[in-house]
Amino acid sequence: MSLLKIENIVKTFHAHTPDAHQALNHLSLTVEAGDFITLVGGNGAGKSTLLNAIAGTFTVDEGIIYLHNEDITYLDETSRASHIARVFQEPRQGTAPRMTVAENLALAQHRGEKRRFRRSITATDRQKFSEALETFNLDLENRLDAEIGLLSGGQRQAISLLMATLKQPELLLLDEHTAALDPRTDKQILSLSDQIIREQNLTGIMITHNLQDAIDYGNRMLVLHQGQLVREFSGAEKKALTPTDLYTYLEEVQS
Ligand SMILES: Nc1ncnc2c1ncn2[C@@H]1O[C@H](COP(=O)(O)OP(=O)(O)OP(=O)(O)O)[C@@H](O)[C@H]1O
Repeated sequence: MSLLKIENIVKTFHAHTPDAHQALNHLSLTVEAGDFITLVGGNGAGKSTLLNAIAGTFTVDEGIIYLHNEDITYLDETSRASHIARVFQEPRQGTAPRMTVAENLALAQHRGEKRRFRRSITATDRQKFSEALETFNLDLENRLDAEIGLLSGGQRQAISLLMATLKQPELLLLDEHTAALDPRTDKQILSLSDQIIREQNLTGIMITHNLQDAIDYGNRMLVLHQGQLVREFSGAEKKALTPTDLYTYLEEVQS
């Protein structure tokens, strides 16, 4: 049984207006548990729209989305959040900047639950958060009481990653999550993501414009163009590619 099955989904923005744009065009995809997929394609190809469709940011116009054989097509984003976690490009997205690291992590710990009141953070919670942060080697374990907004972009992205994976999501969506970071921090957060995915045996889909990263990470690579998946590279096929090969291929697709 596959973890995620997408059948023939369509999403048109501004439908029935002169600005109508079909961002997803009868797209189908099957994701097996344990897959780590890199997703590439030119600007506007529909990559973020695909992740939005999976996360439930909107309902697709046509098609069906199954998670573990359960039809989730009409399930809202909050209900999907206990299964599907996401890290965005912008470190501020997905965290509450005026709240502390510990408060943000406590919220993440209850992701997908209908919250009626604020739960207090216990000593056990703090211990758990600080142990998890210690493994990051980013000096974050002693910053539990710092406001997230005061941390560096890299530190915030590390927290976002921990928030997304604290409850072991079934599916982790990474939407160019290192693109706004400096090259050193980019590498650090990327290898941390890879490590978490492996250690927790998660299933992941990562959008990236860095062709070397698309080749280096994951066991499958998908190419999206004009809302359709136009090519899949298996792990072995992608390892045989150079970034120049991939660049040339993407140029051909877009021409
Ligand atoms: N909320 C929206 N409203 C209107 N149009 C949208 C919306 N979201 C995406 N689009 C359009 O859908 C198309 C696909 O956008 P999407 O962001 O999915 O592309 P992408 O492949 O992620 O691009 P990039 O690499 O530039 O981030 C684009 O033409 C975009 O303008």
